[in-house]
Amino acid sequence: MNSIDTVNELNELLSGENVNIQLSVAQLVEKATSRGEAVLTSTGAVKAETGKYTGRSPQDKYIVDEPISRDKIDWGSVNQPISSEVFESLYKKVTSYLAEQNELFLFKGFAGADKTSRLSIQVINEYAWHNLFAQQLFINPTEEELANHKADFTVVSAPNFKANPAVDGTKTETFIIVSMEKRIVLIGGTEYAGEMKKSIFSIMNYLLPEQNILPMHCSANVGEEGDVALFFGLSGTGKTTLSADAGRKLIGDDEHGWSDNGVFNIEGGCYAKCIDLTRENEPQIYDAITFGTVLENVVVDAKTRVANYADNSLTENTRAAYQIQNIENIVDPSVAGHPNTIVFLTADAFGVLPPISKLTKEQAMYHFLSGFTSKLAGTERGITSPQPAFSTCFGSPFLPLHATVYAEMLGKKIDEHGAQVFLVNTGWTGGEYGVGSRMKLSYTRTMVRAAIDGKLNNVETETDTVFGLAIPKQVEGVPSEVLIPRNAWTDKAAYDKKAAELAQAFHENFKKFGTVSEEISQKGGPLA
Ligand SMILES: Nc1ncnc2c1ncn2[C@@H]1O[C@H](COP(=O)(O)OP(=O)(O)O)[C@@H](O)[C@H]1O
Ligand SMILES: C=C(OP(=O)(O)O)C(=O)O
Ligand SMILES: [Mn+2]
Repeated sequence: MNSIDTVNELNELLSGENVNIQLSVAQLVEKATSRGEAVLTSTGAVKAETGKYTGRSPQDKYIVDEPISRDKIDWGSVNQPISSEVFESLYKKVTSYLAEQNELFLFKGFAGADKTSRLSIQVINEYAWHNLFAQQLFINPTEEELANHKADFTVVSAPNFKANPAVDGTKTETFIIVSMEKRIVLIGGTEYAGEMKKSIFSIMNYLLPEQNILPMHCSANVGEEGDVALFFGLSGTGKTTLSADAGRKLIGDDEHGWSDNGVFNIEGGCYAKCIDLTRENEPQIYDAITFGTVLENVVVDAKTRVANYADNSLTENTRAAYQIQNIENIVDPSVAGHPNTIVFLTADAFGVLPPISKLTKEQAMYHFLSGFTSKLAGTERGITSPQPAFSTCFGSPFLPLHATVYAEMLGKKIDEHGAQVFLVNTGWTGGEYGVGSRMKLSYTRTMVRAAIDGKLNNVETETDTVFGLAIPKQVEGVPSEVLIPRNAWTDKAAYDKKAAELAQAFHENFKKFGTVSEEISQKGGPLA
């Protein structure tokens, strides 16, 4: 098959008369509702449903096997190769499909708040609400930037185009394919809007290390004194929730870069989970949901159009997408200095990890590489209850390069800037999932604040006998029996058994890092 000219094809598609370029929020709200894609709700947010897929589809994600990236990619179950032939033939079908639509929507903007390293991106959508999502989540250009905008990467999103695996070379009807050479992301067969932002994140995880910038799956905020905190964690562990803190300015809720100048947000908006959202527990997020916010799979009263955040009948993974300016206390532009505090969030479904512990350098590296957590209900297709998982760097679905590339960069930066690292279990306590309960959000907030404010630097600690973690014996405002996990379980024998099981799982998992220094594997992991 002759290689097709993807640039030409794209130019033709984007210059079509059916393309609406850079509509405003109000115009997109009007389009999304009048086209029947979404409904207006009582706050002025628009609500859309995504049908079959209400979370990401990691098994349907591919990277095109091309000379330009072949030797850099960490191929495997996360980064699945697909041939250029398959990509090009699907690309042709998708662009023809889109060209036939009455209307398309084009957003132009940026990924990366640091102007020296930002990526110019554009997103062409079949759905107006997806384009509204792109506008809320990515960084918007000024008039002048828009006039000079030339995209370096393009997301082509055709949710209603479904692949035919028998002829198209995909596993299912759904596909998220990145071509590093053509600088295109092709999305079809899924309406879950999160695929768009996480594809761009994956690309930044490929591109930024080349510029000596560490991309990170973390949220970030900064205090009055300029003290920066990062919160790493897989989906649902609390990045968005814990970074929204009235006492600190939000830098970003999900994706950041760490350069020699400090940290910066990759995005321009937030994508918050709304399940059981209350103003009492999460006031910043609750109040951020205003005109033009995209509510995804949230159930809304048919008449009053009031959102019922307690309703999980469509999914546990209900979402609100809004621009970061909707949060009251932010830094704008989203750039700040070097982190003082780094928090690794883990949602331990075994209920055996302490709610907060201080990590040595070796433990920090060990836990970053291990990335132990749980996949939480609804975040990925097929996950209906918390599934213990090791997700390297707390974000393996988004890492095209080998995990050690990111880990080494992080290690160097922690050394250089003397950041203190904490492991925080936002998951279960008093028993495993099904027996115990989720850690109280108010306790987690109190512990995290104490860590950030330096209150845990000199406290007395107790070393966990299984994991070797230094647990503060006292944190003001948190009952001490919560701090030591074994004390939170009534059945101590059951605790010991579960803890040993998890320690074993850590060891098994860490074998894949055979090449990593003995320092880390010997001193960083569970004791026995
Ligand atoms: N102890 C806790 N810490 C953090 N979040 C908690 C806790 N208990 C319950 N939650 C809930 O878990 C969810 C965390 O999701 P979110 O902050 O969006 O995660 P992420 O941004 O890492 O994907 C929120 O719905 C939050 O209300
Ligand atoms: C958008 C996502 O990210 P997070 O849940 O980490 O906010 C996702 O995992 O689909
Ligand atoms: Mn989040």
